Amino acid sequence: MSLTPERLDMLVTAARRILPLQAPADVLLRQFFQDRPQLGQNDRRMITEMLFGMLRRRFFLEILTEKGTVRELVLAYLSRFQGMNLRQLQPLIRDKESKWLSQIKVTKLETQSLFVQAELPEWLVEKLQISYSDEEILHMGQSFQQAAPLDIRVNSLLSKREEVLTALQQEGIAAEPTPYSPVGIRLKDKPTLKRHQLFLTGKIEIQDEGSQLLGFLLAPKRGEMVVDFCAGAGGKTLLLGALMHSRGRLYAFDISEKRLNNLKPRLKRSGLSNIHPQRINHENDNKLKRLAGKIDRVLVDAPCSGLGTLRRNPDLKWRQSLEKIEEFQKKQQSILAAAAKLLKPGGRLVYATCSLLPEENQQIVAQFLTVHPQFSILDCAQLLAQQKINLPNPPDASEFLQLSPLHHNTDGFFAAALELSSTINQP
Ligand SMILES: C[S@@+](CC[C@H](N)C(=O)[O-])C[C@H]1O[C@@H](n2cnc3c(N)ncnc32)[C@H](O)[C@@H]1O
Repeated sequence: MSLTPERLDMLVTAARRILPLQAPADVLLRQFFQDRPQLGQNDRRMITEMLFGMLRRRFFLEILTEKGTVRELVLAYLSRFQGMNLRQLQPLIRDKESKWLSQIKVTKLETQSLFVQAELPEWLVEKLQISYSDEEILHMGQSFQQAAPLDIRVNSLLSKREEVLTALQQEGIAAEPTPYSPVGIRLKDKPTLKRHQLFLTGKIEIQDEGSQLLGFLLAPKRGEMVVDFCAGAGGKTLLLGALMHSRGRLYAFDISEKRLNNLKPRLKRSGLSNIHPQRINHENDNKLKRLAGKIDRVLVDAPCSGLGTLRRNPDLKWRQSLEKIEEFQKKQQSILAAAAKLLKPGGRLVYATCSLLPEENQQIVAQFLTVHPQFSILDCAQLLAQQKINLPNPPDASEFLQLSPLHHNTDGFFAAALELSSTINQP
């Protein structure tokens, strides 16, 4: 799309509103568009892509502009990351800006410090350095600078992947099966799907392939009693319900009324009748007591820093902090312990986050196991192989599932599968 002076002005206005990050970037952007109903689809898409692109490269942009004005950040982004040369930018900019832009061309990214090259905050790089080499951190950071693909999940209760692929291809929407999830489809572009027939009839849902794999790790069977402890708006609940062929009982718990309300229209479209959403006040809510020791499989998709989703939510780099991560850790420990009480002997518990940090992942599991010796770790690669899902060998060959944009082109996810011994009763 060609950039006119009006479009550039609109982009700078949007950047002024969003970049201070007084709220999550997607919320601010939604408000920005609500205030400007005259903006067409193309302009909205251009503004969204550019602003998220700027957030993905912001540390380097701030070096280039010496923490300059928002307009300078935008111009530096267009010049360095959108491949616009001076000749293309000339009609849009002032003489002074043209001189400055030709100077910033020479600043090299490769000579910057690791946090700038990786585009990760310094505190996060320091944390990651405990577990990863600088080279690994750089590659990880670079993979988070790419935009995420648009993945959808086929609702196996209502359709088949082949049928959906054919329907999409007939409409000229380029799509291919996802490499790992048997019900996933990856779209080449980013068409608006919310008004598409396949979406309205519940045959597809938007869901990252990594998130789909967590459902296959839990692998609930038809007729079982299952709990999605932190169900949110039900991204994973709906997949679990479909894997259960809508048979048995699937409780979707969450403390957020708003998120559970967002599950309702999705549930209606899905054709599932075995899902029971219920708001709880906290993880030790009395409502949960009646289910203690009765559940076959529990998913804990724990609240976390979300740093594995930096491709989609690059603003998290400025919204997360060490203090917040400590708070998440306490919550994660407490939720995992509470969720474990629901399992029956022999039952499976999957603990998952979309975080990169061992503090929210391996360390939570290790702490849990010291207090709950009646649980043992299952090998995630083997569990997935039983579902005919074969992932490339993880770099550290652990029994956990660790997905990343770098190795799997999914969001970053961690999961541990735990089994309650079938011979010991819960204390
Ligand atoms: C990572 S999100 C879940 C996303 C959801 N599973 C999905 O696939 O769309 C974590 C969820 O945990 C919920 N949560 C936070 N504290 C909780 C608690 N004590 N008990 C249950 N859910 C909680 C949050 O409201 C949030 O919806």
